[in-house]
Amino acid sequence: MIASGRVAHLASRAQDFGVWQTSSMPVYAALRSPVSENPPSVAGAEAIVPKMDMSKVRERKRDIVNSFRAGTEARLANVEGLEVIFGEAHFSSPNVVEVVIAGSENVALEAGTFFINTGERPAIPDLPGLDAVLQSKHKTLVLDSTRIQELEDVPEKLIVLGGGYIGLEFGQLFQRLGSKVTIVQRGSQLLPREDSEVSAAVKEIVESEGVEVLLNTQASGIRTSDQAIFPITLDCNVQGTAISLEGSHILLATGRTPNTNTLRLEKAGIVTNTKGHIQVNTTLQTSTPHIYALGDCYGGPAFTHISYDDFRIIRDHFINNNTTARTTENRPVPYTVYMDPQLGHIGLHESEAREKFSSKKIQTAVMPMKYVARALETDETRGLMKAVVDGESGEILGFTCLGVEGGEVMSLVQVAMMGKLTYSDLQEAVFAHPTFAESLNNLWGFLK
Ligand SMILES: Cc1cc2nc3c(=O)[nH]c(=O)nc-3n(C[C@H](O)[C@H](O)[C@H](O)COP(=O)(O)OP(=O)(O)OC[C@H]3O[C@@H](n4cnc5c(N)ncnc54)[C@H](O)[C@@H]3O)c2cc1C
Ligand SMILES: NC(=O)c1ccc[n+]([C@@H]2O[C@H](COP(=O)([O-])OP(=O)(O)OC[C@H]3O[C@@H](n4cnc5c(N)ncnc54)[C@H](O)[C@@H]3O)[C@@H](O)[C@H]2O)c1
Repeated sequence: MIASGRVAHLASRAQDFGVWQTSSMPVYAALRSPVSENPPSVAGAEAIVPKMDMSKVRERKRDIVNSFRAGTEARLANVEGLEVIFGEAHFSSPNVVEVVIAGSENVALEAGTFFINTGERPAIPDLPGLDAVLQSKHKTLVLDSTRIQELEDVPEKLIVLGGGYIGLEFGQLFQRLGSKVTIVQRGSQLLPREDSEVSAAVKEIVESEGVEVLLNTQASGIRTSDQAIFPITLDCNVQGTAISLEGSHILLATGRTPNTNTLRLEKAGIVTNTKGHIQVNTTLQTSTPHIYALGDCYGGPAFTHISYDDFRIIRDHFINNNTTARTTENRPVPYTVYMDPQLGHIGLHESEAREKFSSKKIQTAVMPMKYVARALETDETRGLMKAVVDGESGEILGFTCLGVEGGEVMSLVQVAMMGKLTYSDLQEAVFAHPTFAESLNNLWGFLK
């Protein structure tokens, strides 16, 4: 949180400072780490299954996280007039924030403008028995996205509750590290926002590596036992049939909840929705005009680059004195799921395009990665590319790449969309051979 007037940047704990712990960077670093068990096989090379040393994986993750954090802290230390205070902040009135600092006296900060940027934390699902497990001697076997990154050993049998970004990224990673992973997803597909053929391809990829995926599966309770082979039992309901899954550990990956519950927002007259997300307008102003909210805490797309773009909105408003140019409306929301291979997406999904432009001729092109020369050469042909276009104007409305460096290929199409290139422009472009980009010549041959 930032209170300006006396410009102070508040973070609840030094180790939380910056976003690096809650980012897929550690996941991807580990997925592509030399210790991952399933590197793409290359003809002529013998598969080697390396011995896992979890402490080295964790050390590498910590090194990367620490180096990014230190860089950010050093940059802030050099900003004139900026003070960084590590403490837990809450409002005591619309113009005063009080900071509780461990081992020191509280500080009251009075300011004319405030920016709330407190993020989210893992949501605890409403699961019968969970409270008792969390109070039992087995509580350390219940993991979230932060705790799983600090494990000493690879879990033998990991149940992952939730088939979204976090469930998929950590599910695949730990399967590769040697766990036997089961993903329990209550919806009918993994990554519910994706088009169905993309989700199906994602499922096929993780299943091909040995991950068990249970769709349409509602967790109904959790319990522990000292008698069973594994201490955790998750009771589930699969379309009317009761099943029980045993695990050595369980990862809760059922979404995130905003860090707004301890901010005493009512003291500042700030309105939230039922989930606790702060209500803001398109320039991020809350119901109290001198207080703004940025990043995950207001419930927009929960990505680091969106949080950063929120900063640009504030910058333009306050520093560049341009209050109209940049808003949250109609900004692109690209993202990359750091499974391996990656899933990159920009723009509209097919269903969104058909709903938004119901009078337009919407066309789609779906091309398996096995048609991509570079994918064949690198021996990783799993996945697909999918584009959604306006069939009359040729405008590219959305694009997904599930394939090697899918995030980079997606970004290339994003730049084309920013420059208002049509799909025909990409079809006719001269790309270097043999790059992944070159496949953007051929994709459009699949348009229907
Ligand atoms: C495992 C995981 C992987 C992810 N991977 C990616 C990815 O690859 N790409 C991507 O774009 N996004 C990713 N995300 C999402 C991304 O981390 C968030 O969208 C982003 O961090 C949000 O930034 P933020 O500034 O809103 O909040 P945060 O980065 O969460 O920062 C909030 C800060 O506020 C502090 N704070 C909270 N309450 C208080 C208080 N009362 N007083 C003082 N300080 C307080 C916290 O300590 C923290 O430092 C991932 C998230 C997770 C959990
Ligand atoms: N690579 C990235 O950019 C990245 C990586 C990780 C997280 N994130 C961000 O963090 C957010 C949170 O990630 P997440 O994976 O926790 O949440 P999510 O909302 O993406 O996925 C949660 C999944 O859990 C399922 N679910 C919810 N309750 C359930 C239950 N009781 N039983 C079974 N399934 C249940 C939902 O259907 C959903 O598919 C993401 O939406 C994303 O914005 C981004």
